[in-house]
Formats: sequence, C-alpha cells, structure tokens
Amino acid sequence: MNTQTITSSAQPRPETSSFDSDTQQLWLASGLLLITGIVPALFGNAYWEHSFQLMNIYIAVTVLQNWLFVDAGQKSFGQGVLLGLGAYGLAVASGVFDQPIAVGLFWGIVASAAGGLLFALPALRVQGFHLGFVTLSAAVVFPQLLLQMDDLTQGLNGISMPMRGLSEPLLLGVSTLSLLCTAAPIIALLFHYKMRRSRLGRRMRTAAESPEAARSLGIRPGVMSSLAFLIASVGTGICGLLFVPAVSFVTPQSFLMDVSFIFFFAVVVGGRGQLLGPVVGIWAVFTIPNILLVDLAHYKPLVYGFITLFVVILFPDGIVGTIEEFRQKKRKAGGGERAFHLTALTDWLSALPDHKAAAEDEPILTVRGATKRFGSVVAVDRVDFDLRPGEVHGLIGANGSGKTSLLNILNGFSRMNEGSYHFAGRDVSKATAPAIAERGLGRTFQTPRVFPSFSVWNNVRVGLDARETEMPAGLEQILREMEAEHADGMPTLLSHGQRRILEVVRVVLKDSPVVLFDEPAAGLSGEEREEFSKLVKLLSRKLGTAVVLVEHDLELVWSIADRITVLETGSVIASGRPADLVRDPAVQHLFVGGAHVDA
Ligand SMILES: Nc1ncnc2c1ncn2[C@@H]1O[C@H](COP(=O)(O)OP(=O)(O)OP(=O)(O)O)[C@@H](O)[C@H]1O
Repeated sequence: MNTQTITSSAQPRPETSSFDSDTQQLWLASGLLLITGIVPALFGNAYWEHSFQLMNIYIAVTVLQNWLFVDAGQKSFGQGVLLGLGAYGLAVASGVFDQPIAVGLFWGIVASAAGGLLFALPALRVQGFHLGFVTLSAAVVFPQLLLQMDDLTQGLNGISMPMRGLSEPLLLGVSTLSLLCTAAPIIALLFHYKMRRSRLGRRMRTAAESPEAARSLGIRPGVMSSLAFLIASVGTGICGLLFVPAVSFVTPQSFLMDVSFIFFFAVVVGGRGQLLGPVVGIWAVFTIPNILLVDLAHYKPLVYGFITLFVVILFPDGIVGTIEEFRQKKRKAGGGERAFHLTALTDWLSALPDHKAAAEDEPILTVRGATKRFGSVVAVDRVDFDLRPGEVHGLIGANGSGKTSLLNILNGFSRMNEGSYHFAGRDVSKATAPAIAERGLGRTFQTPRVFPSFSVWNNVRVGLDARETEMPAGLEQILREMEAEHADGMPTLLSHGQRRILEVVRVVLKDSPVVLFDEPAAGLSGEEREEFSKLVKLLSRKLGTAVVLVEHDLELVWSIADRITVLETGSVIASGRPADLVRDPAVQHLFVGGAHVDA
C-alpha cells in the first residue's frame, strides 16, 4: 500500500491513549495481584492477608467500573450498590432464610443483575453526568433502604455469615478465599482486555464515543449501554458474593456512599482506561485512609477526595495514565503518522470483473412526497427520490437547501412528517437508523466521525465489524497490510482530509449496497479528491454500489454522477442526467454561474 508521512505543526493531543500497552499492563497487574494475594498468607500474616482479600475484591469491582466508565462510556457512581446487592442477596437467602449457599449465590447474582437493569433504564434516557447523578442517588439511598427493610436485612444489626470453611488453609497456608479473591480481579482484567479486542467491545465503545456514527453502522446505543450495565453489575455482584466471607458480616455500614466513591476515585487516580489503573488506584485510595491513616476513619470520604484532587492536579491522566502518556511520547517522538491512501482499494476494485446489473433496473431506494419540517422551516418539501443499484446520484443545492435533511431521512436519523420511503423492498418510513443500516445502508458525515481513543486501524475496523457479507480474499490481504501500518496510529494526528478518507474506507468496508456520502471532498487534497472520485466510480461499476453524493464541488459531481437532483429550499427543482441538466437554465443560473462544468 502506498504511504507517505504527514506532518502537522498543530497536532492535537490525543484525548486518551490507544491502550497499546494493555498486554504489558495485564501481565504486570496480574503479577502484582498474585503476589499480594498469596504472599501474606505464605508468611502467615493474617492482617495483610485479610486486607488484600478486601482490596482485591475492590480492585475487581474497579476494573469493571473502569471498563464501564471508559470503554462503554457509562458514567456510574453507584457501583457500591451493586456490590451490596450481591452481598445482601447471598446473606439474606442463606444467612436469614437458611437456604443452601448455592441458592444464596443465585440470589446474589439475581439481585445485582436486577440492580444493573435498573441502572440501565436511566442510561437509555440520560447520559454523561446526568446518569452519574442518578446512580449517585442510588448510592445515597441504598444504605437507607437496607435499614428500612429490616425484616429482610436485620437492619443495623446486619447479617452474620462467617463461612469459615473458605478461610481454612488449602495450599501452603493459602486459603480458598484468598485464592478466589486473587482470581476475581485477574479474571476481571482478562475480561476487560479481551472485551477491548472484541467486536462487541468495539461496538460498545463506538456507541459511547459517537452514538450517531454507531447508529449509522447498525449499532443500537441503548442496547449497548444496557448490556454494559448488566455485565458490569453481574460481575460486581459476584464480587459482592466474595465480600460476604471476606468480612463475615454484612451491615448497611459496609455499603455507605463512600464505597461507591472508592471505585470511582480509584479509576481516576489509577488512570482512566488503563488496565493497571485499578490496582494502583485501589492501593492509593483504599490503603491510605483505611490502613495508613486508620485513626482518621471518620474522615474517609474527605481523605478519598483529597487523594483524588491531589493526584488529578499532579497527574491529570491518573498515575498509570501519566506514565503511559510519557512512554508513548518518547516512543513516538518524531514518528508522525502514516497517511491513508485509497490506492490499494481502488487497485483491488479495478481488478474485479464488472458488476452484472440485475435484469430489471428496479430502484433499491424510493422516496415519495418526503416532507420534513423543523417548526416553520420546511427543510424537505414533498421530495420524490429514486436510486438504482450501481447508480451514482449527485444531490446538490445551495447551503440550507435540505440536502443533509434528506440524507438524514434516507438513513433513518430523521423521521419524515409526511411521505413514504421504501428501501430494499421494504417500507422503512418508520424504521430506525440501525435497522436501515442493517438492511444495507452506510453513510459518512459532513464532519468525519473519528473515534479518538481507537487506533487508526480500529477506527477502520468498526466498519468491518458492521459488515454482513463475506470478505473477499484480495481484500483480506489489503487489510492485513493496513493493520500492520495503522495498528498503533492515533487518529487525532490525522489531517481533516485524512479523517475523511478514514471514514470513507470504513464505510466501504461495511460493504453496503447503498452508500451516502455527505460532502466527502471538503478538505481533500487534489490527489485525495482524484482517488476518491476513482473509488466511487469503481464501487458503482465493480460492486454495483448505489451512491448518493452530497457535494458542493460541482466539477466532481458532474464528473462522476449518473444522475443529479437539484434541491432549492427543500424542493426538487431539477433532476436528470448531468448532460441534460447542464443545459437547464434554472440549474445554470443557480449553480454553474462562473464555474466551468463539462457535461
Ligand atoms: N435540527 C434542525 N432544527 C431546525 N432546523 C433545521 C435542523 N436541521 C436543518 N434545519 C434547517 O433546515 C434547512 C435545511 O438544512 P440542511 O442542513 O438540510 O441543508 P443543507 O442543504 O444540507 O445545507 P449545507 O449545504 O449547509 O449542509 C435549513 O434551513 C436548516 O436551518
């Protein structure tokens, strides 16, 4: 693949790292957890054995909070509630109602899953810090609720559940409980690591970073956030099950609001998104007030707050995040970024046989009488629009003439007030954007949607994740080369034009029969513009892709479109072949003006 290095004097700082040191951090964190989980027991130090059991349970919860917070973008401040639900589920079932432990474990998981689903409900409607406030309220109310429901929870007296068998030495003085408490954070870390590299993990993150782009790729952000809450809640609930034998006794005091604070602060102090972060974060946030400054037990929330403030001022990316940032800068100093080129894709497409048009040239997409109003503004006014397989359809018009509004109707972002829309043989007038994307529609945006925390390669790979067709062998080789070249590239270092190309590559890899390009040529260099125009022609000729091209660059539209529709104040004023349109006085008057366009 053809590459060149681009340099930019004003390179923005990446918002977060691409986490390419995950593997090292996973090994280091697992090693530290093994040592701290086992060594105190080997030396018979019961105090530190117990302390690390608790810390390791907290680290496991923090790992899940870190994943939920950064990778799934769900700001929860109430993870202590889910820990408590797991613990109380077990303690109430087995400690109060004398059910077998297996039944208690079951109820612990059910309780935390139910709590997670309750958290997920507001996540469907509110995001960011609004969601944080809702979950924080749950953290405030939870201990009160435990006190109120004293028939079940035995109120302030708490429930005693020693489970001594688990604390008996099993191997070299190490108890089953210590082993379980050590395994929990390691398993949580492995989950985080694997999830980050999975299709589901990338789709969750895409939904978190750009819900709009996610929906255009067939991802349902609401489903993703609910699923993320459910997974994190069940995991946290399992930690709650371990919490019971670790403390032998559960009381509402164990789940006061500051427990939820610990997990959140530990994520921030350790470094958001860093795999090693929860280990370092819990050590800092938990050890200082609970072990080193034990006399200040009454001021715990204050101490947590001070530690967090102190660390955030000194290390804005958290302890591990700051070290990682420094390491990356050193490694990449002077490296620059590799530019994206479309030549590998166009070379591959050129070698393919021409697409055989279907016997009947039926439109794949038909819109009739589409009207979209925003208050008194009629953005799209009774528009009829057809698109046939393999057709490149230019959509032009002055600023504000309704082009993007029509595209938004086509991909399901926006619902028509009147009219009908059929796509691939179905009435999709009321379908959602993810449903339309799944039926085979891809789009790019006026402002390219690039996910800053993904590497350049993963930004492209999101398109592959949405692909529902088989991968041709020739393309696989190109992708391998692309991966090798862009695996650790930061998208924030790409120029505007390069971001556009990245988005174009992503939508091409999704392999949709219909692609909508919204002003794709804006900001492209002359060479990139040529590459893009070649790509569009090849997509239509070789793959039979139908393209809608919204573009102000009329020369480009005239050179590649098979048909052009002209919009003015939301209405179609002309539609036809470029050669015919160029002679239309209304069109000449409106757009050609001084610009030279050859039919
Ligand atoms: N969400 C919205 N709320 C209110 N008015 C809107 C909204 N979206 C678009 N409009 C209005 O609808 C009309 C059409 O806008 P639209 O963005 O579709 O035009 P456009 O042809 O894509 O313009 P441009 O070339 O500048 O992107 C404009 O008058 C615009 O102000």
